[in-house]
Amino acid sequence: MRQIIETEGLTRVFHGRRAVDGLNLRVAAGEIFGLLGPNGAGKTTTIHMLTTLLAPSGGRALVCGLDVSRQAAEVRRRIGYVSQEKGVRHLLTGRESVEIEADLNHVPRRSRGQRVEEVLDVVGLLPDADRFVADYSGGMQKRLDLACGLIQVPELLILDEPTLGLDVQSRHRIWEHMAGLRDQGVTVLLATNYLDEADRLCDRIMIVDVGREVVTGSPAELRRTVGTEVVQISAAEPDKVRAAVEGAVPARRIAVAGPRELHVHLDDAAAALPEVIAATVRHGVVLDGVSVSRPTLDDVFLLHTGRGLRDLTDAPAPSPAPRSPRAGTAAGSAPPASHAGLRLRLQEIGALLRRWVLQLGRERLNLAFTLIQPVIWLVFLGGAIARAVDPGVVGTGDYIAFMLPGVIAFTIVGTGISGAVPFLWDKETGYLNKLMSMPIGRSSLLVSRLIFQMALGALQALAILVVSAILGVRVATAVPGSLLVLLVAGLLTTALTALFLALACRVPGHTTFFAVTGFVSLPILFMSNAFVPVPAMPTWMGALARANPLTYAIESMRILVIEGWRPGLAGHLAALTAFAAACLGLGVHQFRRHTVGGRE
Ligand SMILES: Nc1ncnc2c1ncn2[C@@H]1O[C@H](COP(=O)(O)OP(=O)(O)OP(=O)(O)O)[C@@H](O)[C@H]1O
Repeated sequence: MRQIIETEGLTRVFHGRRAVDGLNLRVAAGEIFGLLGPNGAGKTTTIHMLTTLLAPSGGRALVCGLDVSRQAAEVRRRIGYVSQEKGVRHLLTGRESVEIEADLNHVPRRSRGQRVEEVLDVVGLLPDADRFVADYSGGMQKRLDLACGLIQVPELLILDEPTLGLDVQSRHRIWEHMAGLRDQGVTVLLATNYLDEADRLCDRIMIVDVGREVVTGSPAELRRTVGTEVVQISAAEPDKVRAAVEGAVPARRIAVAGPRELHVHLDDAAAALPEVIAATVRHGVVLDGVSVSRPTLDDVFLLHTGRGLRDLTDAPAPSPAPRSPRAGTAAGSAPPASHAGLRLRLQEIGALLRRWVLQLGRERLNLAFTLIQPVIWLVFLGGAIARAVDPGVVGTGDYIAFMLPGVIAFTIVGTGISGAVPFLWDKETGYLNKLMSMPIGRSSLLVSRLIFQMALGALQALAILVVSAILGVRVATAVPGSLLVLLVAGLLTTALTALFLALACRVPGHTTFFAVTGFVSLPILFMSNAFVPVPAMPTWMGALARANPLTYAIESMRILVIEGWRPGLAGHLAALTAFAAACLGLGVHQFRRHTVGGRE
């Protein structure tokens, strides 16, 4: 039998503590294999290693015959993964979410619509497909995550507690679907702490505890390790029942358990039940009642660990240790060199851009304030300060024209900061992990975000140029110069987004991110020539402004707006380009480190 998962001594250590400790897992093609264990047993950590999200600290793992450490990108192409975490899709509809997921999984465009309908139907969300995810209940969001995970039919489907928090009806529907997948030849690895789920669905189960294997086998085999099953018979004359049953069934033991109760111990009570009843009928015994009791998986866990699985699982979960949001293997996903590879990368970038654009379109208030704020600066502050400003100092009688590049820069610093925020949310909610387990290029994640931000920055600059034109500002370099202003704005946005993304990779959470950005954003602006020209500043401030890359972006826009084409422009543009290249380098480095480099 071909093995789809094979691990040898698989181990993961977190801060000196073994979360997974020498696991030897064998999952054969076409089986539903359950990983059953209490909270903190190491199920998710095992899954993270198998899905290439986490580098093993020891041992090795083969998935579909591929080494998870050395062939991570290829492994990701062969598996489907439904994680425990919910994706952040509040501003999308259910259907849009699944469509985007389909594109990220390279589902061909021609079959996408049908596939999306199918998976929404499986999880029972078809009637709600066009509602916003924000309006879904917790269980519906969970089902949506499941639909996203089922979008492609992979060789191996890995599900981490897929029915957690779902109602009975939804759970049964999902179990049926999983059984159907097995019939199609899909291998399923299912982590669960629901005993009934493991019992009903899995061909084989490994019970794990504190990172180690407790016991492995089919549910029936595991129950047999506990002992026999029991047919409990209630009748007025138990001795007569005993005489009837003796010899009729292969009982291991028959015991009178009370004045009206007889226990028949068998290996397979359900199979023997008809014969037990037939034998009593033949002997003319009247039965009050018959029931079968089987050892549960909880009994199995109890036998092997001395503790009840149910007690541990039902107890409130210990507060989870802060997880390293992402720790990958050394093998990244090098973009395929072929033409087909490029097409896939473009499909991914298109899907991610669609996500950003849909979300922005629905955050209208945010969009409106982003555009209103610079107008306030231009109209009120520009208009008021203009009267108090010496035209000899600012080099023009039109202070609004002078302020225009500063207002663009001001807006873009905010855009650069907010550009890193979706990455932070994805990181904190675990959706980044989900993205990382898909066969998408790491570069697509970064490139799509930077393209989106560049376009957003240029659009904001365009809006500011339009408002200033209404206020009477005439750009000295006319349309070509205005286009160059938009390009400078786009480049600056990309640079700042990359810089703040690098910061987002480094900080432990959004609180630190906002504390740092709140601290640096205003000094960056005021230590530049945004509102006062460098020659008019005190010497120390002028030195700081000259070291501030924002100054070069503002100066190049100011030359284009006020002075016209002049040779100094090239130097400022070169300085801005060098700054952008450095920020991109830093952003790519930190992003790769965060998403590719293994860490504890
Ligand atoms: N990134 C991390 N950093 C530190 N400790 C971690 C990290 N990830 C997991 N752990 C620890 O490893 C142990 C196993 O956790 P894991 O999430 O694998 O358990 P689990 O069996 O999936 O639990 P649950 O059923 O609650 O999901 C726990 O003690 C957990 O606190």
